[in-house]
This record gives sequence, structure tokens and C-alpha cells, in this order.
Amino acid sequence: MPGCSGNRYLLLYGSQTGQAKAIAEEICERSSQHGLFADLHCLSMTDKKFSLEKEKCVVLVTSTTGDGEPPETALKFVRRIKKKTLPDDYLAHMNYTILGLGDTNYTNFCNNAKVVDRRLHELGGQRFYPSGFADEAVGLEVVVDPWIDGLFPALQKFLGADPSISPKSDTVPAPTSDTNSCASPDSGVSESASTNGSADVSSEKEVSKTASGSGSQATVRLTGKGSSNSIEPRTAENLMNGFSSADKTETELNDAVNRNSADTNRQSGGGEDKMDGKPSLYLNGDVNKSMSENKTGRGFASSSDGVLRNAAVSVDSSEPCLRVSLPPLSEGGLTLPVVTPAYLAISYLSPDKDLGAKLASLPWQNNCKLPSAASDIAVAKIVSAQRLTTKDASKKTLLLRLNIEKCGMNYRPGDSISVICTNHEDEVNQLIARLGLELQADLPIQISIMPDTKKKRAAVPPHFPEEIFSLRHILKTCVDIREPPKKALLRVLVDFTSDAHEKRRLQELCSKEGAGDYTAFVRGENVSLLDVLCTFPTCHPPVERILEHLSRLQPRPYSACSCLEFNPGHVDIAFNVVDIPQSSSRVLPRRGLCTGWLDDVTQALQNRQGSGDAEAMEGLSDQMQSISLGDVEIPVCSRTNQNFRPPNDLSIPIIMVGPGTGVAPFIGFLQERQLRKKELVDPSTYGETWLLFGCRNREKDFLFRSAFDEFQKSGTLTHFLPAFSRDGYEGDAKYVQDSIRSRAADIFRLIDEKEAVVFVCGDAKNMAKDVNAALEEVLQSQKGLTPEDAKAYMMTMRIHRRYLEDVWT
Ligand SMILES: Cc1cc2nc3c(=O)[nH]c(=O)nc-3n(C[C@H](O)[C@H](O)[C@H](O)COP(=O)(O)OP(=O)(O)OC[C@H]3O[C@@H](n4cnc5c(N)ncnc54)[C@H](O)[C@@H]3O)c2cc1C
Repeated sequence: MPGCSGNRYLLLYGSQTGQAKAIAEEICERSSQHGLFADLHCLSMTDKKFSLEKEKCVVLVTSTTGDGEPPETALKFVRRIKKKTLPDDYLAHMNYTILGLGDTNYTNFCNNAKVVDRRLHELGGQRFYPSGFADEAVGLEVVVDPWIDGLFPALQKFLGADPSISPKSDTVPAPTSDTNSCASPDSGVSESASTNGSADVSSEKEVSKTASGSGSQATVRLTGKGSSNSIEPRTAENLMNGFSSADKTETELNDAVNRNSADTNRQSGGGEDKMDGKPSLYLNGDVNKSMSENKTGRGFASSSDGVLRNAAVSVDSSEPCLRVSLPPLSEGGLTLPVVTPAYLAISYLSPDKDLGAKLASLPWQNNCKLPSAASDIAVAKIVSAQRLTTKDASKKTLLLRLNIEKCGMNYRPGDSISVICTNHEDEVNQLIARLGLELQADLPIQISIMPDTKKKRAAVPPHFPEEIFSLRHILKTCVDIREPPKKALLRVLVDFTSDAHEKRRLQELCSKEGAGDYTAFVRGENVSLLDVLCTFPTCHPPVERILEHLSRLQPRPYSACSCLEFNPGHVDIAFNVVDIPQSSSRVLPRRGLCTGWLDDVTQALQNRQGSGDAEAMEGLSDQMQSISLGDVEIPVCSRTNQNFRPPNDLSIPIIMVGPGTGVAPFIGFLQERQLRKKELVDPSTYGETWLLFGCRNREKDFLFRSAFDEFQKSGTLTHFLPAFSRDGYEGDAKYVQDSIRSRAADIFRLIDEKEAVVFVCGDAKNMAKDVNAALEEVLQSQKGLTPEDAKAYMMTMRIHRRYLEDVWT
């Protein structure tokens, strides 16, 4: 309530996917530790729960979505403060700060937060603490963590609160040889630690150093820069499990792990995996227990049949990775985030033979609205699949045609549809096994709030079922088990890890001092919770603590690669099957959750339909062969789209820039233009239609090649500029931005004289920025603008919706 306490402030969030909300909740949580009271609300509650006119101190956390737009929940708020009728001193009484979340892969980085920041200031609001803009591309935490740390003293100062009230900081002293020589302060770990400590190293000095620190870190310190090579292999193995495998052959090691897996499997009552018709072992017990018992120094990998198998994960101890750190981090003291209070409680109920049927009838994620959804979830049928790249191309690109006649969905070119996918069954099994939950996973459960929780406003996540469900159900359908664990989760894991080396490394990864390692090896390597748990075998967290920290599983959007009038009742989508290989930090190789699944589905169907079709799909010389699939069903919904649409007026020229699968929406644009062109009374009014496409190789991944030919023949596509980043012919452009430069005069004429609309779409990391930069160069060279003026020109194009981006990573 406004004014109920001198230490109160208003905390607002505008969230699209839940990230801004989670950060705001963290700020809220930590406020009380600083003697502050945060009145937390979603921006959508404007005028219902809060009113800026009455507020003295406001903190906002908001993301940006689409092409620099506010999240849906913030639209009303942003519209209100943008009203031109508001007086300049409207918010003169108000002091504020804003934390923006964005992604520099998009040229309109953090646009929404910047717009709100500017507008609040224009209306007389004063910043009591500098606004922060966090970049998802390098890791939000790089800005978010220090920004939050600085926020509390600033709030205390501004609100006149007692600055001495602050949480007891959770610090870890620098490792010393004393504290580390016997490894863990916890029980049950001295064996592995003493194995490290008594490693057969070449000097006493080395022994003491090896045993110092938290083992792994200190060991690396020794071997990192030109020190004795002789201990390196041993050290690397020690890092895995305190055991040298140097004297074992690869086969022996594999056999050992397999034997042990089998034992573990039997002991835990696990069975054979008959899913693929072959008996293969599931590690239904504690996979990492089996790993450490074998002392093989091996990690686990999931093979294509999804079974955790032993796999060599070679760790070069001179290189930092998820489990290995180097000085100064490995030698220094650490500042840890405060542990979030536990709040979820699971009640296990008696087995219910009807549970499966009940679960099948539960609504998807408790009917909780999906971010950006523009329709209800409905079931589409995959009617055909085409492989658009040859078998030897670097990426496998598929084009699926979906029948959406019964979905109640409409779409226009430029729109995208979301595919709703569940977590991979094998990964869920592996996680269940690793958490030791095989016996509980399929019991009916209820989740409630711990009565004595210290968490403020604790609530069961709204996307969890309200009634009875199972752990397997929730791990499969509700939470993102692949997202890189957040620091708050790593901090929780620290407290459930017994081995001192592992504990220290987890502490480093969530510490202030280890921010760089976190960004590089957790986020940068895209490691999953399972990777972390496999890397730290003595970590045994309760599942409740895990569920408190996992984000909601999100659907995957795909641009419509077709026009509804051209293909009535259907939508096409084109995508690359994502391959994420194993690495020193990623214990498990995997494929994209959604694209891997869609690939499996189409493969399975083709195989069922006969090898002829499957071969045609696999060995394409003509990349446009299509396989009819019948009627596999996948859940989808349409997404909101504000601006990324071709102009209705066909006389307006358009320039489409779409490398790789970024070309997908432009197929829909061209189909629509082709249809409308035929209706033109005066065909000469048809605007120039340019497409700048890019791929690697003319023969292997030239997507939609024959479609482009057809569009050119019909005059729909007036200018087509392909670029080939590898193996192009002499004179070919390498990238789409080179095509822009090579046709600078034409591009300038179109933009400046003909007021063309430019569309940029794609998944290339820096593509959008490079295209923007190339256009700025064109403006400088052709119009004589200064770099600043060229930037301003581009900004004006954006404001007038003549430069539109749809970029994903
Ligand atoms: C509006 C919109 C439209 C889109 N349209 C399309 C489209 O038309 N076509 C299309 O293909 N995609 C499109 N995407 C992207 C698509 O939604 C998915 O993100 C993509 O297909 C991957 O999903 P997935 O579930 O298969 O992979 P996930 O399981 O989500 O894995 C992808 C993650 O793995 C990471 N990754 C990939 N390779 C590696 C590697 N080697 N090492 C480490 N990490 C790696 C990626 O950075 C990413 O974080 C669109 C996205 C948006 C937001």
C-alpha cells in the first residue's frame, strides 16, 4: 500500500517469458533482508494495483520483445505514459530506476526499457539510481547482478532506511593448503579427496599444492602454466573422480562402466529399455554413483537411443571448463549469492492405476497463457516433409507442411506459429535417475507451499497442474530442464554437494568473482541441469529445490513459410535441425528439443512408410523432393505479430534480407505478392521486389532454389541476390551484407527515393547488426551522411516501420 512504510517502494515488472518477473521477485525477496518493503506488481496492473501519480519511489524491471516492443503485459502501461496530453511535470514527484532486459543480437536492443526510461524522465521523473540494460547475448547476469547489488544501498539511501541492515554476506575464504588438504568439510568425501591428496606427483611442493584449494582448482593451478606435465594426466582424471585411468584401456573402462551400470540397474530395480526393440541399459540408479564407484574418470553421454552410456569426456586440466578453474579464481575468496528460501513441498500419494489417463486429460501447463500466443493450442497434422539440404550439407534443413484446417488458426505472411513440444523422454528419464526418483516419479503428487517458508509471496508456479499429477509429468511438460542453470540454482546445489572440490567449483560458478566462468561455461556452453549434475556427482539436491528454480518450458516459434491463400488450410515451416555436440562442459550431446523431435517424427514416419521414401528424403540430389507423411499430429498455436508484414500496397518496393532459414517468411511474402499481382489493374505499378539470400554452398544448401526461379520467371521477384559463404563462384557475394554493398546505388535509390520497406530475418548471430551496418555504410557513401546521421536515418526508418527485423538466435 502506498505510504504504509517509510521503507516501502513500488516494484514493477513487464515480462514476456517470465525472466523479468523472476528478477523482480528476486529483488522483492532480497529487499526484506535490507530492511525494505517492495510492493511488487505486474505492469499490467496499472490503475488497478498501483498508480504512478501516487508513488515516490519506483523500480521497474522490463524486457523487450519482437522488434523493440514492450511485452504484452506492459503494453497498456507504456501507452498510458506515452500519452501526449500528459504534462511535463506529471511525474515530477517520482523517483525511479529501470532495469531493461534485452539482446544485442537485435539492433533495437532493450528498446522498450529505453523508451520507458526516456519517457519517465520527460515526465519529470528523477533517476535515484542509474538505469541498467542487460544483454542476453552475453548473459543477463553480467549487468543484472551488480545492478541489483547496487540497488539496495541506493534504495536505503533514498528512502532513508538504515544502511546497516544488510544480509550477512555469504562469503567463502580463499582456499588454503590447510583447509584443503583433507578436502570436504562434509562427511563421506574424504576418500576421493585423499585420493587427490595422495596423487602420485613428483614433488612435495606439488603434493601440497595439489591438495590445496579445492583440489581440482588448485591442481590446475599447478599444471596450468608450464609446470610439470607429468602430473597432468593424473590430474585430469582426478578431476573426474579422483582416480587415474591411465593404466586402463578404453575397452576396459567402457566395460567397467557398463558392468557397473548393469549392477546399479539391477539393484535399483531398473529394467531394460525396450523402446527401440533392443535391450539397452538404463541407469536407473544414481548414474553418478556408478560413475564414481567405477572410478573410471568418465562422464556419461546419451547415445541416439537416449540411454546414458559411459563416454570419454577428456578434460584438459590446463583449460578451464565447467569443472575446472584457474587462478586467480581458484585461489581467491568468493562472494556467494544468498540462498533462496525453500518453498515448495511435495506430497506423494498412493499409487493410482488411472493416473496415466488423468494426466493425459490435463490441460497444457494448467491452461496458463503462453507468451505471445494469439490462438488456443490446437493440433495440426504434418502432411509432408522435405529435406531442403543435401546429405553432406553442414546443416539439415527440413520443410514441413502442416494442415491447420481444424486448428481455428489464421495467419498472414510474416507471422509465426509456435510448436508446443515436451522435454525429451530419455532426458527426463536420465534426470529422474540422477535425482534418484525412479520410485517416486510416477506416483500421484500434490505440490503445495511449505507452511514455514521464509519466501515472501510464495506461490506454486501457475503453469503447474492444480490438482494431482506426477513428477514425470511436470519434468516432461512444465519446466525447461535444458536451460543453463541460473546462479540461484547453482547456489542451492552447493548446499547439497558433499565433495569439497565439487562444492568449491559450484561456489565459484555462482559467485561474484566467478561471473566470467559462469558466462563462459554455463551459459556460453549452454549446459543443462543434467550436465551439471553429471559433472558434480556428489551433488544430490531434492527435487523440490530444483522445481523452484526451473523456468517454464516454452514453445518454439517458426515463421510461416507460406501464404494461407496460396496453400488454403496449410502452413509451411522451415528449420534447421539443431545439433549440440558434447564438449568438456556439456557431458551430454543432444539435438534441439523441438527440431530434433520434429526430425525424429518425420524419420519414423518415413521409415514406417517404406525405405523408398526414406532414401529419397536422405539422399536428395534434387533437394525439393517431398515425402507424404499422412497425419502425424503436433500441437501448435499462432503468435502475435505487430509489424513484420508485407505492405498491402503492392506498389511499395520491398527489400527482403534472409540468409538461411531466415528466408522462410519471404516465401510467404512472395506467394502473397504473386497472387495479388495478378489482380493488379495496372501491372506496371508493381513495386520492385528484392530478395537477398545467403547460404554456404550453391549445391548443398541453396534452400528454395527452384521456388526462387519460379518467382523470378513470374516477375514476382524482380531482383534476386544470392550470397555463398563457402565455395561461391568468383564474383559471388559472400554474405548478404556484401550483396548490399555491391548494389549500394540501387539499394540507396530504393530506400531514399522509392521509400522501400526493408525486412531482415534470420537466425545468424551477428547478421542483423552486420546488415544494419552495411546499410549505414550505403547511406554514408551514397548520400554523404556522417556515421551519426546514417544512424539517425536508420532510426527514422525503424520508427516509420520501414526497417523491420525478425531475428532469432
Ligand atoms: C519469432 C521466431 C521465429 C522463428 N522462426 C524460425 C524459423 O523459421 N526457422 C528456424 O529454424 N528457427 C526459427 N526460430 C528459432 C526456433 O524457435 C528455435 O529456437 C530453434 O528451432 C531451436 O529450437 P530447438 O528446440 O530445436 O532447440 P533448443 O533445444 O532450444 O536448443 C537451441 C539452443 O541450443 C543452442 N545451441 C545450438 N547449437 C549449439 C552448439 N553447437 N553449442 C552450444 N549451444 C548450441 C542455441 O544457442 C540455443 O540456445 C524462430 C524463433 C523466433 C523467436
